Amino acid sequence: MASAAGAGGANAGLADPLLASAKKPVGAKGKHWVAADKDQRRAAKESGGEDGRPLLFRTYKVKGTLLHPYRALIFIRLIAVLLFFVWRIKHNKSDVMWFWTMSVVGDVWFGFSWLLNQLPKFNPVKTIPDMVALRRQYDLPDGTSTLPGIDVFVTTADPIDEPILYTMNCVLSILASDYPVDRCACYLSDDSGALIQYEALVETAKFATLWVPFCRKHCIEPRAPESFFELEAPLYTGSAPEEFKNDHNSVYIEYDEFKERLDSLSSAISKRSDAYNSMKTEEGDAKATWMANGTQWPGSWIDTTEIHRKGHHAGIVKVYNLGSQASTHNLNFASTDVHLPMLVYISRGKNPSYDHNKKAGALNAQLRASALLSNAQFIINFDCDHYINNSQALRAAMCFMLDQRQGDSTAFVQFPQRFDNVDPSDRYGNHNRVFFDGTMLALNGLQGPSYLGTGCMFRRIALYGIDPPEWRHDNIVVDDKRFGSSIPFLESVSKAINQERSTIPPPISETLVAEMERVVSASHDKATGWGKGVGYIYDIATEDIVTGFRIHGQGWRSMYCTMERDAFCGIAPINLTERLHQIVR
Ligand SMILES: O=c1ccn([C@@H]2O[C@H](COP(=O)(O)OP(=O)(O)O[C@H]3O[C@H](CO)[C@@H](O)[C@H](O)[C@H]3O)[C@@H](O)[C@H]2O)c(=O)[nH]1
Ligand SMILES: [Mn+2]
Repeated sequence: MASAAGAGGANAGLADPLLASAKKPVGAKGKHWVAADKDQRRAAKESGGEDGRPLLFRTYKVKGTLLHPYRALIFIRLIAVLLFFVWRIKHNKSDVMWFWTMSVVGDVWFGFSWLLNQLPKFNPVKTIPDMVALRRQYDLPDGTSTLPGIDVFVTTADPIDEPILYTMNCVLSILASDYPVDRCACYLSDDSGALIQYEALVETAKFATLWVPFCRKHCIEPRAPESFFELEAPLYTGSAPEEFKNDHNSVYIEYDEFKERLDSLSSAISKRSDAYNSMKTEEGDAKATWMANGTQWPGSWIDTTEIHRKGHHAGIVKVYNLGSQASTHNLNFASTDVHLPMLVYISRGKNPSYDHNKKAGALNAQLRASALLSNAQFIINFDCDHYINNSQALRAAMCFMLDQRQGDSTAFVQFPQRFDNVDPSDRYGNHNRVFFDGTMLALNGLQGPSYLGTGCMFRRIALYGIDPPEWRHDNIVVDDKRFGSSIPFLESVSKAINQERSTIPPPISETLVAEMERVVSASHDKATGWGKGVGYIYDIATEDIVTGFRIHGQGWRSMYCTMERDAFCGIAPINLTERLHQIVR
């Protein structure tokens, strides 16, 4: 998963992962950027902060010596394009008129899309989070924090195509993230409904009781073990260097055992199920898949039946309140926080008579289920083949959401997608540099970047289709026609709008879990606003872009967050077929 580049990045980034408070412009390419918010900062300082909240990010724009010639170039090309059109229109004496018309239509289309492409490039803006200011404002001296809650969503659709090990690495990197544990919850959506995913998550929760305190104690990066252990010489920035080597070795051994346990899950489940089936079922009964506690798994079975297969099974929700797990490991965590965030397994109900709307459907199910439990004000979602590469990333996104300038009207904060398995020549263009480091920065100078599917933090109410504060009506109707028929869910929406949420989730009762399973059932969002005005948009191959457009259309803005040590990292398609498939879609 990781590469040597990760180690280099760590050297540069660990002590001050963002270089956020550095006086100099950021990064190697920094010499082309100049601070653009000097006046705002001066004004904020003089007035003691407009509303008591500090400025939490810095803004840079491209240096005039570079930007002005570029703008002039755009202008010259515009004139050339216009002259070309004049020439075209004048030379219309072709014998084949339909051919001439076709090429004019084509030219107009290309000219128009070129113009659309140029307009945002007039003013690229880089926004860099100021982590020091965030800590000063929200972390209290007694070690607690007043940061708002975040619900982290991971989606997976198949344990074979999307290897479980990577999905679990993603989960581990979330659990080990540097964010107050009582304000963070991780939801894994499993569209395969397979018991193996659930049991892998249970194993992961157990391994996390060692992995997470280890990460905290030694301040390591990245906090996805597969990538971390690939580093040849991790740079040390913790406060117990003498214990690091030993701890590292023990955790490495435990990680190997954890991987072996994941590998053996499949045969363990088969064996167990065979044993139960021979004991508890009559001749001719369907062969069920059994959980470790001796009950039948409600999801898809190894020997599938009509109502226990990938596309047809009941909704499943399992809540793991990890809290402070007594660590049974022999590492010294005396002065390390061993608390862990809440972990939830969700497999939404499936039924062949309803469309499941792929990833968008899975995310909307997570949105509803999480509303009943943690109802965090903010959501961030990851594809299962991505992981958190910089443990400060969740905090970084918060710098934009809580900033006094446009924080309240910021609906989402998008991070660039980075990949760590791309060959040096990037033959399939996975890095997409022009897009991630050009176009998106350029849009950042307007209403903000588009939503790109993974690594994007949302404001929950923006996803619900609520207008930004300046356009919002006082009496928003929260009805079942729009949001579905769950009363607790409707109540949670009103709470979210009024920003009343307790940091303590309700007690996990059977009624609560049953209601969560109801809101993720196959039919729950049918004939409602879900997928249209509410949640992630349905009926489109690129639900991400369209969801972003809908939110922008309501007047919300978005922000683009780049970090010196990349926030998130993913695994790119590295063969032509997969890559073409992705682009064509
Ligand atoms: O029925 C489904 C189908 C997909 N997924 C998940 O959706 C994610 C993305 O799906 P994938 O098939 O891997 O698409 P990619 O082409 O790799 O994804 C890119 O394109 C998507 C559509 O534009 C975006 O949503 C992604 O974030 C972006 O990385 C993965 O985590 C899947 O597990 C589900 O949960 N349920
Ligand atoms: Mn993918």
